[in-house]
Amino acid sequence: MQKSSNVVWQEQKVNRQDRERLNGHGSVVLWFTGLSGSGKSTVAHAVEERLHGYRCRTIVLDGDNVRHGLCGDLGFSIDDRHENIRRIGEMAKLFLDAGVISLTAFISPMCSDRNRVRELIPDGEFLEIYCKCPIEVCEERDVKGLYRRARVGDIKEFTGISSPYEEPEKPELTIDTHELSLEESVEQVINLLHDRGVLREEKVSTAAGS
Ligand SMILES: Nc1ncnc2c1ncn2[C@@H]1O[C@H](COP(=O)(O)OS(=O)(=O)O)[C@@H](OP(=O)(O)O)[C@H]1O
Ligand SMILES: Nc1ncnc2c1ncn2[C@@H]1O[C@H](COP(=O)(O)OP(=O)(O)O)[C@@H](O)[C@H]1O
Repeated sequence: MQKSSNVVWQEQKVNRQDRERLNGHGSVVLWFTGLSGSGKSTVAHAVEERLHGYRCRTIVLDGDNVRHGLCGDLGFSIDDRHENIRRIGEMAKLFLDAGVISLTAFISPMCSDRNRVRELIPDGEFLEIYCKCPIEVCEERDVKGLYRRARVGDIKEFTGISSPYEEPEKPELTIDTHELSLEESVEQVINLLHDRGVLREEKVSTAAGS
């Protein structure tokens, strides 16, 4: 994997702690996973909006968008998905160092790929959030019409139909998007951030009062 030689790690003058102090909040990776149509993007963007209201520095990395640029050379074979998630993991790590709360919305169907990202990130700072939703419901939602196209064979290797999805074994949070409203789903994520000490009480009360 490491092809470049003669490279030496450059130490930083400003480190992650300095950046977090400036931001007034800790950084963390919120890793949303789930079937297409399970609600990853909807919840991630709604959480980002809430966090923005709390004056937090955030970024949403979304599968569809990243595949227009950084990962535009990748398809949907298991190998390409593996490389996709590896790149996103490295990117999430950079944002963590930048003191930013990153929210990633990728199907990331394989446990091994998600666990590899978890291992890249310091303990407790990779929070896996499973958007749980029966495939029948995702298919009924068919937000982009892709399930219909996959059923007629127009799209190959479609997650849940002709390509596997492995449920997380021990996610930090499971959001049942079939049972919960969007607001309830967002609340669960915000509570998780409080529980993990990423959001401090005074930050929230300031934001609520402003
Ligand atoms: N074959 C196939 N399988 C699954 N999804 C497909 C496929 N082809 C295109 N799309 C669209 O690409 C989005 C998933 O990209 P990801 O980068 O999240 O996939 S992965 O994590 O590498 O598995 C996914 O976005 P979401 O619906 O938001 O999940 C789809 O819109
Ligand atoms: N609790 C919920 N959380 C998220 N999305 C929900 C919820 N309930 C219904 N939905 C709907 O489900 C769809 C999810 O689509 P999307 O966010 O694009 O999924 P994904 O990013 O996983 O492909 C949206 O149309 C959204 O309005």
